[in-house]
Amino acid sequence: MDDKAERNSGKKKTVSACDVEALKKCLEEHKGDYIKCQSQIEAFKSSCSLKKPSDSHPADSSYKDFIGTEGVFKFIFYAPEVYMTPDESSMVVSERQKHIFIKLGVLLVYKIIALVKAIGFRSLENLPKYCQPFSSFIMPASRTSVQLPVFDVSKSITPSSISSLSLACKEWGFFHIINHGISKDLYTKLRFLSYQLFSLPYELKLKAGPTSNTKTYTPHFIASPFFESLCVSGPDFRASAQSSVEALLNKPNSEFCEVLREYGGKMRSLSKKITEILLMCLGEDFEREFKSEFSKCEGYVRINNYSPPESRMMGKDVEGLGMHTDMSCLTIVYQDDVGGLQVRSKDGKWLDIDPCEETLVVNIGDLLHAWSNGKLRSSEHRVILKESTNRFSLAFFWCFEDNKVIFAPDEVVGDELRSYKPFLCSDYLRFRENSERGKFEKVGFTVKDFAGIGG
Ligand SMILES: O=C(O)CCC(=O)C(=O)O
Ligand SMILES: [Fe+2]
Repeated sequence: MDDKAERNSGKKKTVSACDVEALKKCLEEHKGDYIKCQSQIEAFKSSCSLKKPSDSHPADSSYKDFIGTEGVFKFIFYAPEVYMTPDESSMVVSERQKHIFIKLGVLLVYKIIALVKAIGFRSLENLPKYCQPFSSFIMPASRTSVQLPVFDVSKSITPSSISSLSLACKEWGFFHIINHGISKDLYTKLRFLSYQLFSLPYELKLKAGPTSNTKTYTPHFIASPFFESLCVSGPDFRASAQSSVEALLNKPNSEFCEVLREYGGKMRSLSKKITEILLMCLGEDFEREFKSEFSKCEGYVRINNYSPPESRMMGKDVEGLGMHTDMSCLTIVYQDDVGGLQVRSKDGKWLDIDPCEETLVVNIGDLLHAWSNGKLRSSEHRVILKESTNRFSLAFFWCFEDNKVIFAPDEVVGDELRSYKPFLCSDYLRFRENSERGKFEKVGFTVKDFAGIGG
């Protein structure tokens, strides 16, 4: 039975009511300072164990009932690349509930704005952008995988590999690469050293958090309750890793910095190579003609740690990172064997991108999508947590420089109509950071909303 049917039959099993109020109150009182709300965070985590409650939830429940059973909000704060959006299957609610829900959302946003004005937060970046019921993190399990082409980057490029890659980039915006030159050993080290940092107490991790000078650590509850990350930026990955480590540990950790230097460097070379191959997909000799447009690209690594709840509803998945598109030219993802990365097809279906040893996932981001006049697709994707096991991933974002004007060359546009107006890269990044998420829309703002021409 799907969510909607379950709801309408009144037999819908909902998540247990979480103790969000105490956490909310504490964060408000302490102006978003997580350190002072440690016990409330723990209480929230343990009460939101996603257990099956025994109560049913009638579709026409009153406002109060609605609050009682579903009134646990997930708070979405600003996060650099990630715009959380609800999965449609988890947003199946009655018209009445939708109405109440929208009202609640608007009310809460007003409350937050009033609160900001009253007590003056240090930075708007720490504020919830919108809220959704906690149940929107839970979704029916999906088990269909997508078959993506596997591209061997060590081999010379053949017309047939270019044509299968072109097809994949048009259809999915995703493909796999093998023989990329990054050893298993390097991933094992990176994982081990990263876990050492993620295992630090909260108050230490927040020394590199959103209100610190470093701002490289994204704590839980920003993108999702189950997600935290650490960013290391190029071109000097060693120096960037060092500043995070020093903020976190108050002492150097040369091994971590060295591993990040090596990984960042390898990802840069790989990104350059993949960019050339993608240019070849767009047209003959385009790699020679347009390579210079990408000469000032730079990248950053985001180390992602997902910690799902221990107990969960049978047959349900948990959203680790909501639907989004990447604000990069291209992204190279390493996901561990837990899996959970999913791509959304053109007709809106979620498909698993199965993990495969020694294989990396490459996806097209919004910047290259616009530069290619939409010929290379930037697809919506997300991460779902199917098991109660920690998931580790690394995403390397390869981006245009901030002051680059993104405008598809006429040769790339060809006979088609132009789909994007020219725009400054930094203006788009700012648009994504600042736009109040469209509360309950299904798809987050993307480059189409920002620079798209026509419908
Ligand atoms: O964790 C993953 O597998 C992918 C993460 C992702 O999509 C992102 O960081 O933009
Ligand atoms: Fe992504």
